[in-house]
Amino acid sequence: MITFESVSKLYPGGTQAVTDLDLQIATGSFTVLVGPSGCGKTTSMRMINRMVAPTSGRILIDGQDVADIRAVTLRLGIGYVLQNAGLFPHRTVLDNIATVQRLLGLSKAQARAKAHEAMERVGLDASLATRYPAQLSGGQKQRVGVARALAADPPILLMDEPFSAVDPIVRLELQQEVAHLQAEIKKTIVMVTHDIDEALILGDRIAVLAPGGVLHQYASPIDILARPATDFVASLVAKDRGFRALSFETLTGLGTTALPVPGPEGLIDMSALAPGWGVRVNRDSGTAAWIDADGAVFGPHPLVPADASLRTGLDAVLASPTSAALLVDGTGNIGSYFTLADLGPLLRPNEQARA
Ligand SMILES: Nc1ncnc2c1ncn2[C@@H]1O[C@H](COP(=O)(O)OP(=O)(O)OP(=O)(O)O)[C@@H](O)[C@H]1O
Repeated sequence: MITFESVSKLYPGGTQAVTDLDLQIATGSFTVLVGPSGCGKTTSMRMINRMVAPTSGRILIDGQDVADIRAVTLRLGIGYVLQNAGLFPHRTVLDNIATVQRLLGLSKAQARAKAHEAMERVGLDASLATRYPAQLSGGQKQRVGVARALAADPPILLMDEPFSAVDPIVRLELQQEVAHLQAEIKKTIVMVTHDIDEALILGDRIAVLAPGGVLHQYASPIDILARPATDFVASLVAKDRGFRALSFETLTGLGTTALPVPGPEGLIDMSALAPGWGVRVNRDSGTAAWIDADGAVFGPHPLVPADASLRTGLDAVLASPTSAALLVDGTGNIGSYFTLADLGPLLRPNEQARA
């Protein structure tokens, strides 16, 4: 548990960066500090590993005041991923990743062996081990940064805008990888971002900070979306709020229709849904192709798992030429479909929440 107790930071120039911050970050959780530029996110995070000292208040890790822990000892137990990866340009990828273990006293060979493991964990190809940072893409550099922070297996990981320097597609990939990684390794992660979408995707808990480092809300993504505590939080999440909330709702309670038995060559007659239309399932690729009365093929369209989000379900029917999508249940059985109309009852509670 990381605890902020009435923490404030007044910089010498007179900037009040953080004001009376109280925060309890549970062990193993993914907490995101979010807010506009200059609202004290980085300052708050850096007080955890003593890169910045509070003006007043305390930060405790498992009950121990960080001010009482030697800075070097403290930082060896806290991984830190920087915005631009912060790699040493003159060291190879492998040696960059091995840095912390070397500091911990491991031999070069032991440290490199650990570094190889960390590379594998973050999806970095072993062939990149001997490259230098300048020979990597932005996404690869960030992966090296994450691998380096994880290599020493620290219980806490701090990430400062780790994905901001990469393009949107790589960013999405990295976000998904970090989410998977966290599900596996269950570190206590504290991440800073100014991107509310990123915060909502990754965070178990989100701390929304306003200028002056004032905490406006500390809650789960769905609470932030559904019940913003202040106008400031509401304005931060306002755009597309109802649509975003769909990512957190499931298809539970969805009304479906049984699929007719497939005919010759696996063609399913869907004329009860749309006159003249049929659909064919490709189990290997998990997709379906729609076929109109003239034999024109539309697709492939993804099959929708029964435990998918409402947003996934909505995306699927909106992309379908018949406004219907096929459902796969937990046992892999593809026996039913649903339409935009079926989603209506699930969508309307959201409409009310938004009003
Ligand atoms: N070393 C420093 N000396 C003086 N003022 C500082 C220092 N570091 C940060 N500040 C100021 O403190 C405030 C909070 O900065 P901080 O970097 O914590 O915000 P942030 O929310 O992380 O911003 P950004 O998203 O732009 O990185 C800003 O007004 C900043 O200019």
